[in-house]
Amino acid sequence: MNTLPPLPAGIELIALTKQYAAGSVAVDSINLRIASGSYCCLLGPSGCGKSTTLRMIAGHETTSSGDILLENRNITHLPAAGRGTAMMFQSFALFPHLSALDNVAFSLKMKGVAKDERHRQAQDLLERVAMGHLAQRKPGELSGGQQQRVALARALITQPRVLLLDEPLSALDPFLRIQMRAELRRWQKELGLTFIHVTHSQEEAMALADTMVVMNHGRIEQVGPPHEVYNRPATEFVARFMGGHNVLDTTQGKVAVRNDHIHLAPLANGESGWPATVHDVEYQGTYVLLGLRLDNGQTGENISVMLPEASFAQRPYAPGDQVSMTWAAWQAHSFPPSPAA
Ligand SMILES: Nc1ncnc2c1ncn2[C@@H]1O[C@H](COP(=O)(O)OP(=O)(O)OP(=O)(O)O)[C@@H](O)[C@H]1O
Repeated sequence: MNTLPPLPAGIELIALTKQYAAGSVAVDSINLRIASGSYCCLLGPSGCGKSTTLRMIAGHETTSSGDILLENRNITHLPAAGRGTAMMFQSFALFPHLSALDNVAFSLKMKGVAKDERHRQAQDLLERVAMGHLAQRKPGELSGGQQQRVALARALITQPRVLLLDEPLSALDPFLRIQMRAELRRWQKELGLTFIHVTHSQEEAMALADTMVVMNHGRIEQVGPPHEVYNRPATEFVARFMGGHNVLDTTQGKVAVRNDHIHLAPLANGESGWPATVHDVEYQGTYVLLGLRLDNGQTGENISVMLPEASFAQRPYAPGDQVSMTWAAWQAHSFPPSPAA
């Protein structure tokens, strides 16, 4: 009987629901435990409820029902400033007329902390994100990546336990986005804080998350580490949304097969695979992406197949070619029955 109580979750959502006065249910009774000190990405298509969920955790949006616990403390009805969370926004929301230092020190000023002390703390944090030497610059004199670091320092000055990030990289150009995403990940590990990051990018979520939460229509479709969500999508929606999969209607029901797990051969008499016709060939660098249509009249679904550049070079295909598709049985994933069914 000497079992230890489970470690408190960084954030726990219990039957959390949001119904906006005007509309349908934006967040529909979701349950979620996010481990303390982990990087969690909330992912899903536009309108799935991820920002509403984040805003409820932040205290920027009221809940309709359910509870939010932060390290076992019920914060559901606390004001935003008293929760132990801090938010970093898409546009960074820095004050343009204030220096980086004053932007970072701003919330301490609001709390009445003396100028010397708040500047000391703000300078410390700016040093920590390698921005100490630019403390006197205004946001307009900083690059997108530098502004992101100032925004991070500003969020950290309230000493949050949980940092909430709402599409923090979407304002950056693609090159900087990849660089800053690596920085976010490094900071999260260094600080040991719980990060909850909302994104609509599967790639971003896979690169960053310890835990991915895929949402659809206000509900959670799947929670798990990226490799599990990608390799064992729990629902047809997840398989399609994550991309890189084909959903095929087999005699055993619907299965998901990764597009790099499908093998092609020229169609020959007696072939045992699925016959299909190539309609599209796209060169992508390290691989070639083929678009196929099934010849058995099934669904009219487009199938994508990814071939390594070298195998394509050995056996090229062109639009109009008839091929036979095969895959190993163990690489076809059926979907567990949905709990609602
Ligand atoms: N203030 C509001 N009043 C009424 N309905 C709202 C409000 N904010 C969001 N919604 C609705 O709630 C649902 C979820 O919106 P939410 O912003 O949480 O989605 P999201 O997944 O973050 O989308 P996006 O990626 O486009 O930001 C949508 O149907 C949206 O139209």
